[in-house]
Amino acid sequence: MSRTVRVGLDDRAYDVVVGQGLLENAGKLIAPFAKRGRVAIVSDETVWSLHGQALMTALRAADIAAQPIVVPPGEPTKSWEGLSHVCSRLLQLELDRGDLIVAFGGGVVGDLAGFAAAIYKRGIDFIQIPTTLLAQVDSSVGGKTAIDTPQGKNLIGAFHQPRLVLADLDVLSTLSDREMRAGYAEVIKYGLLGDFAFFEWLEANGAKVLARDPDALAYAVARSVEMKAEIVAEDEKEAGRRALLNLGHTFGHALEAETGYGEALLHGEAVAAGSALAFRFSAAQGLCPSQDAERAVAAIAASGLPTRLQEVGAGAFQAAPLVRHMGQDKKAEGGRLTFILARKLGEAFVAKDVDAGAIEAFLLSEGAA
Ligand SMILES: NC(=O)c1ccc[n+]([C@@H]2O[C@H](COP(=O)([O-])OP(=O)(O)OC[C@H]3O[C@@H](n4cnc5c(N)ncnc54)[C@H](O)[C@@H]3O)[C@@H](O)[C@H]2O)c1
Ligand SMILES: O=C(O)C(=O)C[C@@H](O)[C@H](O)[C@H](O)COP(=O)(O)O
Ligand SMILES: [Zn+2]
Repeated sequence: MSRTVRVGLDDRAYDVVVGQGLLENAGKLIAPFAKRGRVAIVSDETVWSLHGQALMTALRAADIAAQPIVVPPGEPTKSWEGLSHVCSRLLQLELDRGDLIVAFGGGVVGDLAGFAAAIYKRGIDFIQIPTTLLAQVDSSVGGKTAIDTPQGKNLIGAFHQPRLVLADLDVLSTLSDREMRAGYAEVIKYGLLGDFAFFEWLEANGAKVLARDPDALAYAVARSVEMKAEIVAEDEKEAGRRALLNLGHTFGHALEAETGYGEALLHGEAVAAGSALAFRFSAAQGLCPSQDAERAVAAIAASGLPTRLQEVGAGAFQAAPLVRHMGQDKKAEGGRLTFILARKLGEAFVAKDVDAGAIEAFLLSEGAA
C-alpha cells in the first residue's frame, strides 16, 4: 500500500511516494528517469551497509547499472570536503547530463547529493530515497540542497528539485530511537505551524508514530509531505510563505552552529528546542496565549525531545554568540532578524525585523550566559 503526493511545480513537478516495499521495487520506479540506464548512488556507510544490497538488487533487476559513492555518516559530511569528494567521484565515473544521481540516506546525504546534482555539469537530475524519518517528512521534498560552513547552516546551496521521491517506511525499522525522535521534531513542526487538527492527532498518536506503528507512521509521513508539498508548490524559493517551514530553525541553527554540527545536538533536536523557544518567545511578547506555548512545549517534551537550553548541547550557551549566528541566517535582511513566531497552536507567521536586543534578553531569561 502506498500513497502518492504530487509536488505541483509545472515542468518540475514530481511525485513523493510514501509506503512499504518501495525499495524492492526501486528499479521499476526509477527506470523511467534513468534515460541511459546508468545511475550514481550517494549513500552513507551506515545506510549502505544496511540497505545497499537491496537497492543494488532492485536496480539490477531493471537493467540499471549503478555505481555507489559512499560517504561517512553524520553532519560533518555536509561540508566543502564532502562536496568535493562527491563531485570528484562523479567526474571519475564520467557521469553525463543524461545520467542520474540517487540520494540514498538521511538529510545529510540528500542535501549533499542534491547540491552536487545541482552543480555537476551545471545540473543533472536526481532522485531521493530518504531513509530517516526526518528525510522522509522534510528534507527529501522541496529542493533545498546545501552544505554547512563554520559561519552557519546551509549557507552554501541551491534550489534543485528531485525528479522523484521514494519514502519507504520499511527502512525506518533499522533507525535508532534517537533519530526517530529527531525526525519527529519536524513532524510536530507541521502541526504547530499550520494544522491544529494534525497537532491534536500527534498529541494523541505521537507515541505510536515513534514506536513505528505502520498505520500511524504512514499517516504522519503522508500528512507532513502533503503540507510541505502544498507550501513548496505555492512558494518554491521562499519568497514568503515557505519561511513558515523554518519554525524553530532561527534558534535551532544557531544552537547547531554553537555546538559544532555534531552528535552532541542533532538537527531535529535543535529544531525541537528552537520550536519551544519560538513559542515561549511569542508568548513572552504577548503574541500567543501562554497556554498554547505551554501545550506546544508539553507535546515536544512528551516525545523525549529537548525544550530548554539546559537540555541541549554540551554546556551553557552564551546569548551574544547565538544572536550573532542568527544574523547570518538566510532570512535576515540588512542585519535585521526574521523569526517564525506563533499566534496560536497551528498558526505561525513570519516576523521580520525582530529586535536583536529582545532576543538576547529572552535568551538570558532562558538561562543563557
Ligand atoms: N533540505 C531540506 O529541506 C532539509 C530539511 C530538514 C533537514 N535538513 C537537513 O537534514 C540533515 C539531517 O538529516 P537526518 O536527520 O536525516 O540526519 P542524517 O542524514 O545524518 O541521518 C542520521 C543518522 O541515521 C543514519 N541512518 C540513516 N538512515 C538509516 C536507517 N534507515 N537505518 C539506520 N540508520 C540510518 C545515518 O547514517 C546517520 O548516522 C541536516 O543537515 C539538516 O540541515 C534539510
Ligand atoms: O524546506 C524548507 O523550506 C525548510 O525550511 C525545511 C527545514 O526543516 C530545513 O531544515 C531547511 O534546510 C532549513 O532551511 P534554511 O533555508 O534555513 O537552511
Ligand atoms: Zn529542519
